[in-house]
Amino acid sequence: MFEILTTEQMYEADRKTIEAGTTGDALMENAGAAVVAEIVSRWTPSSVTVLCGPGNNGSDGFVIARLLRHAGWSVRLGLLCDADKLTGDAALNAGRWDGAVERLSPALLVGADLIVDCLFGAGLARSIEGELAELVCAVNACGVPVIAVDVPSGVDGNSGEVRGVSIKADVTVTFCRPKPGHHLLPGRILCGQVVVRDIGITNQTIRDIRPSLMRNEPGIWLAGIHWPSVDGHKYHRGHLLVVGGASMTGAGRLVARAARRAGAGLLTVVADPSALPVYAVDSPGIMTAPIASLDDLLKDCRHNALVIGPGFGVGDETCSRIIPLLHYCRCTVLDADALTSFAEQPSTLFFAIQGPTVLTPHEGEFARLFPDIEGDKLSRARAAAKRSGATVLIKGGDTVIAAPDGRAAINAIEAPWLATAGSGDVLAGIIGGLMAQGMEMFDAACMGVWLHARAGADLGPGLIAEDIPEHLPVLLGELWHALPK
Ligand SMILES: NC(=O)C1=CN([C@@H]2O[C@H](COP(=O)(O)OP(=O)(O)OC[C@H]3O[C@@H](n4cnc5c(N)ncnc54)[C@H](OP(=O)(O)O)[C@@H]3O)[C@@H](O)[C@H]2O)[C@@H](O)CC1
Ligand SMILES: Nc1ncnc2c1ncn2[C@@H]1O[C@H](COP(=O)(O)OP(=O)(O)O)[C@@H](O)[C@H]1O
Ligand SMILES: [K+]
Repeated sequence: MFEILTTEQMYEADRKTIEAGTTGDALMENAGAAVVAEIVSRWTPSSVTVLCGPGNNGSDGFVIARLLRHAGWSVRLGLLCDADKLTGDAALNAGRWDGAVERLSPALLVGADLIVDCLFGAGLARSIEGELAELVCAVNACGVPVIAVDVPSGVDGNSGEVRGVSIKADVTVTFCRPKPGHHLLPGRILCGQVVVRDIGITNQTIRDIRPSLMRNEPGIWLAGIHWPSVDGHKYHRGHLLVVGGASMTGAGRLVARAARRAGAGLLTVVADPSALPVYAVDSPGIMTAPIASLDDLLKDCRHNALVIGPGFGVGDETCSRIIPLLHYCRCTVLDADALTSFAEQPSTLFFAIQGPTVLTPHEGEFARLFPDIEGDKLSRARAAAKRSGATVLIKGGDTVIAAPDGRAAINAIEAPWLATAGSGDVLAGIIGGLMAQGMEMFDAACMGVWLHARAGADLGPGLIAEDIPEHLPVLLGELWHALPK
């Protein structure tokens, strides 16, 4: 159940389910009942205002109003259009509602203990404007708890972006599977707590739709982890080369520490000879080599993975270092300065990428490397992966990972403590360490993001980048012990 459905795929799931014999009316009744179950589990019967739009999201509202009234709630219902303009299931459910249908206005909010937002769901087609926008602002300002049905009205289910204005919900109940907008910012914040409820759509129906977007959870990459074997040795766990900076050595050291904690069998920091003592004293378990030997090192195929960028320095020299390295087609993570250096010639980089490569830009680095790619984070990551031939991971509170073959995942763990200097270097190291062990690039990027985010969430306030690698044994142990033995 890791799939995330686009709104179009959700319509398809509804359609396939209806074709298979369940009526649309039954699906809607299930949806309304699911919301009511969430309401009664959280709030005791009191006064509720249900705000209904002209489509099926509004139709859910009529079901919810009816069921809450039967459960003893005092219900007021406001409708955006005239009731006689409703069609299909919405008209059916409006006909079953025996209470008053009021005009939508802020007056409906007076005396309400709870507001149910059924204005727009998957069918939001344009910006919310005018009087309706004023109503949305009044809902947000009135201090009454809000439960949103499917998505908070105003949030685009596919992108998480706000169209005009949006309801800010405390709880959002969606159906069958989450949509991208529940995980992507700012939608994720506007949703409050997201609850996904079954409405009678089978898992097989979802499989038939073949969703390519997943919530980043262990289930999507667990089987791809290369655990050490009893008869293995360190070279079976890969030899990662970390190309360190000459003066900003902290970044390379964080990369190295994280990669070793992630399980890389051997690790050599390759840097300017003047900096090698700094790397060497940092940790007795690493090896060092002068940067002039990098080419020779890569000729030895046991050096199977490479991380370059953190602390390395921005400029043409970095570009000319990187391009020849890419010809060896090692598993490669390009981060930070390795990305920014190509701002003037991104196509040179994309042309050279042939082996398994992960690019880990934050939003600033992304804009430098892909200045013409616009839109929501998910679409941008996908377009960038397709163009570069690399797995592209756009960092932030809603990290998105996209592979060139169309697979994508969104991080769902909240860990704002990760916003601290050096934490991105650690992420690059973890991914490099996983790829060194043979993990496929998209899986390694997803697992790296998950380990990083879980470490951030577990460690919480006070976290510094150095703490993250030290927490990896706990998380890896959790994954290892959860495996069927
Ligand atoms: N069997 C099923 O299908 C199930 C469906 N389910 C539920 O249905 C929901 C999807 O329903 P939906 O497709 O009717 O879309 P919905 O979100 O109600 O909006 C469409 C209406 O809004 C209007 N409109 C749009 N934007 C506007 C704006 N900015 N300002 C003003 N008006 C605007 C638009 O107008 P138009 O563009 O046509 O002029 C149209 O009238 C889904 O989210 C879930 O809750 C569940 O019950 C499970 C089973
Ligand atoms: N609000 C946030 N919530 C969760 N993670 C965040 C947030 N802001 C930043 N991060 C994470 O922190 C890391 C910062 O990386 P980066 O910007 O490269 O910093 P640095 O270069 O200092 O290491 C990324 O993994 C990013 O996803
Ligand atoms: K809604």
